[in-house]
Amino acid sequence: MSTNLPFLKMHGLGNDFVVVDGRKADAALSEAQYRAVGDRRRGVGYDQFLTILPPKNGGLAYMAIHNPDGSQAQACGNGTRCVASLLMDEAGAEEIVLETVVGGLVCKRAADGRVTVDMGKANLGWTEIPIAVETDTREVTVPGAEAYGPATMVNMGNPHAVFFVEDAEALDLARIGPPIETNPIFPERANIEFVSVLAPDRLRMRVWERGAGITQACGSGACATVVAAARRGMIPGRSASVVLDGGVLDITWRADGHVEMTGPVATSFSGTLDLSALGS
Ligand SMILES: N[C@H](CCC[C@H](N)C(=O)O)C(=O)O
Repeated sequence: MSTNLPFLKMHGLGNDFVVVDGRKADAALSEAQYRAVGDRRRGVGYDQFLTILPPKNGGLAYMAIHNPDGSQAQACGNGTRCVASLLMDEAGAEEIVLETVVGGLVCKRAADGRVTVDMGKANLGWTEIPIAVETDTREVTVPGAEAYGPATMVNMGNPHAVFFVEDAEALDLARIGPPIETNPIFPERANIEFVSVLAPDRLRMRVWERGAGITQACGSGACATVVAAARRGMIPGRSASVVLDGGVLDITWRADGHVEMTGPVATSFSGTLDLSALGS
């Protein structure tokens, strides 16, 4: 493997990504190397590490997603929008299909420069989340987290548990997030969202991401939040703006079950990873 790997630092609402192009060079890192790059003091730091790979099934490219703890994720909404923006610029296209482990995601440039992604269907069955107990995922009491009320579970490719609380701002996420993420009710762990209703079409969300911790925004989490809010009757319709720490995403749960998300993307800087300095 080449030891020098060029990267771009991108973000969507401050949800930040190291993006590498593995279409020409070998860009496979070991779990320890993903962790080393993800260290914000010793490495570059990122919420997700995104690797662009050749397409497997007719799309323009395939995207692999890793968390800073080295684990793989099946979905990353903001990362999908960032990489799609890059690939649309490269191809001179306004619409592309970017493949992930869960399938091809249609991404489009909106008139105002923001990027929309169709994240695919929200999956709601208990085996699809997945959770360990057979139950209606609309309202699930999570052992140890009873204080936050029942959670609504949504799989957006990756598992989410959404808690509706009076004031999401007031919670100490760093303390309450980790034990819920790793609760045995989630065999694959879960991303944890705390949400307050600001208006019938506006929700405030804070997130504790699986494998990453507190982030400024989580696209798949914002999608899960709107689906959960509609299921619980917290909003009258199926569209809402979700206010994250880093900005606002516009989400629609379409009648066909797909969830669309629109928001900004940005590139911060480029650099080179010296993999030989990161251990093996
Ligand atoms: N930031 C991402 C989600 C990463 C999900 C990851 N933490 C996991 O499922 O393990 C997003 O915009 O959707």
